[in-house]
Amino acid sequence: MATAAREGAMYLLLGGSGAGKTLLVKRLQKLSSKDGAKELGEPPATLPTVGTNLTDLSLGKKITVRELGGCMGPIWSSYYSDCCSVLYMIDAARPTQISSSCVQLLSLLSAEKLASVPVLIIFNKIDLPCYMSLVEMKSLFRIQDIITFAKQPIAVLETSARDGTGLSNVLQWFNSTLCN
Ligand SMILES: Nc1nc2c(ncn2[C@@H]2O[C@H](COP(=O)(O)OP(=O)(O)OP(=O)(O)O)[C@@H](O)[C@H]2O)c(=O)[nH]1
Ligand SMILES: [Mg+2]
Repeated sequence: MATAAREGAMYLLLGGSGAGKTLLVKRLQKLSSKDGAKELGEPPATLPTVGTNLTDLSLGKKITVRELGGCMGPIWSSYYSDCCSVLYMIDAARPTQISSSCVQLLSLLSAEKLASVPVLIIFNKIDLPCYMSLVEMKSLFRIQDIITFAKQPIAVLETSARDGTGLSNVLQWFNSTLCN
């Protein structure tokens, strides 16, 4: 799908509905803002993203994060040619979504257009109690096999976009993968 030319590298942010993508970009925008907000404060309200949501971040150089709403899953691939890196978000508090998230992730990893882009897998909502541990979730996901057999360089992080845990690691990942 054609997109208007923008300054800065384009990062795609994907993941199932309600995984926390919109809250993540709002938090990252606040953390990387000029006044360098140290206190995140209460999480701002979010609405389900219908379509796409573009957010610019200044991390040394300007980058743009394009969130595609979970409900856009069937047409995510229309945006693959336009990005230099992918973030894939998983709701770590909803084990019932493991199989659908895994299928979606494998599908994007096997896409020709994404064959050489760095991928960051984020397990979000680690602040919430869950009947399954993250270790069990990752094992069910077969995350180690996915990393071993994928063509792309893959990093995995755990976050809470709600309380801010792990967000500095996400910013570090952006800095380490700054595309031209
Ligand atoms: N407890 C908790 N809630 C979170 C976290 N991240 C997001 N949420 C909440 O989860 C709900 C959905 O968050 P969104 O950011 O809108 O989810 P999304 O992935 O953008 O969803 P779509 O746009 O529909 O694909 C909101 O109520 C958020 O406040 C988190 O880390 N912990
Ligand atoms: Mg959203």
